[in-house]
Amino acid sequence: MKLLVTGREGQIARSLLALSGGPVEIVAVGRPELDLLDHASLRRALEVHRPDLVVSAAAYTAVDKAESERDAAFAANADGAAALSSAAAALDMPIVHISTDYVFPGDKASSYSEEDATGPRTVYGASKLAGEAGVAAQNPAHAVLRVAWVYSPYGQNFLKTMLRLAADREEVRVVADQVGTPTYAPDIAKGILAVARHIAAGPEKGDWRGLFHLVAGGETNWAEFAREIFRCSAERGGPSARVVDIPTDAYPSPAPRPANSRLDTARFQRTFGLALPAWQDGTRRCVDELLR
Ligand SMILES: NC(=O)C1=CN([C@@H]2O[C@H](COP(=O)(O)OP(=O)(O)OC[C@H]3O[C@@H](n4cnc5c(N)ncnc54)[C@H](O)[C@@H]3O)[C@@H](O)[C@H]2O)C=CC1
Repeated sequence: MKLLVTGREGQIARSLLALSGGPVEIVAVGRPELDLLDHASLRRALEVHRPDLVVSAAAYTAVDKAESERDAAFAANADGAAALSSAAAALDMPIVHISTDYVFPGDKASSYSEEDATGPRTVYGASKLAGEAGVAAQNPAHAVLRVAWVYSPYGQNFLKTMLRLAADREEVRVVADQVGTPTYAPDIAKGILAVARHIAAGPEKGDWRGLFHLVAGGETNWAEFAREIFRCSAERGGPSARVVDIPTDAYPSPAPRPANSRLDTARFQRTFGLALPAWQDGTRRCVDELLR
């Protein structure tokens, strides 16, 4: 089975590409071959590569910048995602689209389920929510996977930032009043493969379409995540720093962060028979990989 993933240099695309081999061939495509802003390029890329499944992971992901670049965020995350889904539908290809916890306001006391009302508080979140609707409207053969707090050995992310900061300072101040689940992109890639296998197995395996939450096991806050990163790093002789808890107010940003990003993954587990490992497990593997 052949998967085409968009956003070639992205954390999820690179993690998925690392799983290519055996019965699963994965191609990652990016700009300029596939540009979410150039709708003709989407259809062309799908025609050239002829995948069995399209994985829509490319996005405008600059959360703060999006507050002042509304049109650019919507052009990629809403119109681009919908156009990719439409191109896939025209060629009879199913699509797995990656979305985000930012579609929620973040004020719920417990984990968000797929049934919970959305209410994005940022332009990025609103653009991704519009993308979910566009993908669903254009292609009945779709699954939308909402992920959160993604990190990996690739690109920019919180874990890499912490290790970089600890290399030249003794103390880092980290927000401690936002809860969520750090999720290792290679584990998300395994989740995407579970969806792909389910689709390949045919309709008797059961319905796979619709909306799903996919994050690692457990929950924490950013400061505790930083402590775990430094614990793993110190054990391997890598950089570590003291973590000082700060409130969200002490670290203002153009786009407000959800206080609660916890996502309930029961539906994904039930449908695809896979629960991602605990967030601490992914943290250890990522630090191992980076310090190797
Ligand atoms: N990083 C995170 O913490 C979270 C990410 N997500 C979602 O997961 C998905 C993947 O995220 P990451 O891999 O972390 O993102 P990333 O920022 O590492 O990668 C995004 C990729 O999309 C590409 N891209 C941007 N504009 C494009 C365009 N017009 N045409 C084609 N490609 C374009 C970029 O070049 C980049 O390679 C995105 O849909 C994002 O919204 C959801 C929740 C949290």
